[in-house]
Amino acid sequence: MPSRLSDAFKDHPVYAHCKIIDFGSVKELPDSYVWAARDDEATPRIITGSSVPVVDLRDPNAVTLIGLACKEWGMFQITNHGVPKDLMVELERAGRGLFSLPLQQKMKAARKPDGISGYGVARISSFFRKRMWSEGFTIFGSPLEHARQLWPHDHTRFCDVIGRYEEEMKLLAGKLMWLMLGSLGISPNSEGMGWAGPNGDFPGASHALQMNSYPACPEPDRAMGMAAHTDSTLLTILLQNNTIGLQVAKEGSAGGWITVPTIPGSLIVNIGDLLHVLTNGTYPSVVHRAVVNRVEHRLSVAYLYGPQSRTRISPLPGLTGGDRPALYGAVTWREYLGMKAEHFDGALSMLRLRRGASENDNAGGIRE
Ligand SMILES: O=C(O)CCC(=O)C(=O)O
Ligand SMILES: [Fe+2]
Repeated sequence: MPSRLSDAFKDHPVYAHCKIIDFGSVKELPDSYVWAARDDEATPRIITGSSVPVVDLRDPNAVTLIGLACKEWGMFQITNHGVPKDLMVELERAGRGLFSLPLQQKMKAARKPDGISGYGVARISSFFRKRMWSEGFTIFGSPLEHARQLWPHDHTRFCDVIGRYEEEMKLLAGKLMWLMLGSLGISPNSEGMGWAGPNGDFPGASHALQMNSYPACPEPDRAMGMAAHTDSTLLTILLQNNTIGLQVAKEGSAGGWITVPTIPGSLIVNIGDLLHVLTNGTYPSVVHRAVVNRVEHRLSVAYLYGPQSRTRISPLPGLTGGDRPALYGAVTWREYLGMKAEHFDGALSMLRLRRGASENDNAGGIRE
């Protein structure tokens, strides 16, 4: 695992004001966790009756369905994806075991302020005045060192599950890349896809695993699990336990937040900013957030997939030209993570070659 990806965070530490509390001991929502209005002005409503598409990967029309979902939603759920059910259950159990440790124990594996791996608040926390009702554990490279600190006598099972899950995810992510790109007529032989390697299996692709825990919350309607953001990835594959919480922003006249339902055994796929750039905006990276509830402890595990650290991502020649010039400049994942860590949701518009109206230019501000 090239360590340079983590260098992107060295200049942008997550500050001490983002310390984690012992959620189990809190009976009333502290002021610092109260979001004045959980909904922001741009997409204030919760919409029902429409939801992110579900695609059965064994469906002969999967490529077409995925293409439509990517264009319209930037997100879809998949079934029959080939990841063993048992492994998903084991991963959830491993996450539950980790987050149920006492806070002092979890803090032994705390992420350093300028680090990438370990236990701590969501990285985006430093862009918001209010705190989020969540805790996370990020795995980049081997989890061994942190796992030893968490479970001095019994860390092998955790590391084994993580290793097996990452193997499955790597295969699935490569397959999804070609299903998504295939729908746009892009194949391993297409110009600009040399970085996918001679076998099209994306050798050296980088990834991280982000485990998120959202404890039951005394006042869920005034709290926020994870604030609205887009992922900095090519794509993200999310496993959620049987508790809803993920919401996706839908634009247009029927705009608002849509809750993504739970389907046992399914996985959620969302477009990240780098795939947005690669497809010249044809597949938009999707704004999403996570809300919390009063009764259930929600867990999610995001597999964050990106290119090799040296690969420069830019709009594919096959998707540009004529009346659709390249809209974005070239960027490596490491460079983009640095831009995102500094400018948050202004990062994508900073990459834009011709500033249009579709991205907001509100770079780097502090939010509610
Ligand atoms: O927990 C969720 O549903 C969302 C997590 C997420 O968006 C992330 O880890 O980037
Ligand atoms: Fe996300």
